[in-house]
Amino acid sequence: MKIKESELIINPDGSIYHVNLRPEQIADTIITVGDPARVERVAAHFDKVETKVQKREFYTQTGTYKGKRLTVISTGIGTDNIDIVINELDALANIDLTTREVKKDLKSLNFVRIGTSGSIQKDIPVDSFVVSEKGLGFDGLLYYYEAEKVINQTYTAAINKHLKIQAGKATPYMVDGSQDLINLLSQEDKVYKGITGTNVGFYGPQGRVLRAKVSDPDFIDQLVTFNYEDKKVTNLEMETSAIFGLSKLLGHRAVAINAIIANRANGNFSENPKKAVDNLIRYSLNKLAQL
Ligand SMILES: O=P(O)(O)O[C@H]1O[C@H](CO)[C@@H](O)[C@H]1O
Ligand SMILES: O=c1cc[nH]c(=O)[nH]1
Repeated sequence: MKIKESELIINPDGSIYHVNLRPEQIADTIITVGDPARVERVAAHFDKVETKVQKREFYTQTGTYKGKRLTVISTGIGTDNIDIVINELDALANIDLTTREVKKDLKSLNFVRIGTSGSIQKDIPVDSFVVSEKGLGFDGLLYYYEAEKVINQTYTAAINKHLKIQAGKATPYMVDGSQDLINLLSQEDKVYKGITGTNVGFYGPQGRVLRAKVSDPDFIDQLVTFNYEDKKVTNLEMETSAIFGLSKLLGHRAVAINAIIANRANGNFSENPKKAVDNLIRYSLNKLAQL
């Protein structure tokens, strides 16, 4: 069935609407970062770069690292941007943009988020790395899709039993990351693993109070004490749950690895977040070269 022009929007140069890329410009393994400046810092390690495209907050470079073809794209902040990036990259891989029809043979991409995050557990210090085994979404994005099957219903029930979510807020959901990618990125002892909370904001939604008071001052404490099958909520950021959810829904694999730049339990912030992120980039690229 032909997808209408209003739904699948193609630019005059044959690229897809927001990310401005053509199908041949993306690799099968795609690194997502929030900050467009981080794209340069990832691609600086590439052996060669074949594509550089920017539109809005979506900056992409495709090249090779140790011979492995990789794409790195910035998503900007938040799960609303993830909806755009994952859907458009999936369309580049799995929809024929000329006939506007879904291809018969579908491709499975690897999505790897290399991000920054705040730890909520005392024993996960700043400058460490956390691999997300599950994304805990406070964003509600996934409820706009037929996503019951990709949601981890057992963990979702457990977290909703544990938290006291007020009426009017989206029901939290959990989605698993891809086990083979989790294993690849967490081979070393220095890497922590856990459940990553994805919040709809940096301040109130993550329990930060500057001047505006929050509606549930107890929220972070509730998250800290969640423990199910020995798994805890380790860290908070703003994209992982949607990346995991949409990837799973569309048949892709996904993982997230974050540099911890803030420790909310101890109240401290990394003295050198740039160095922490650069270490994370180097570590992650070397693991991805093995894929
Ligand atoms: O550093 P990035 O990848 O943007 O990730 C984190 O930083 C931003 C907030 O400062 C949010 O996007 C959050 O997820
Ligand atoms: O605490 C933090 C740090 C980085 N990014 C977030 O979303 N939260």
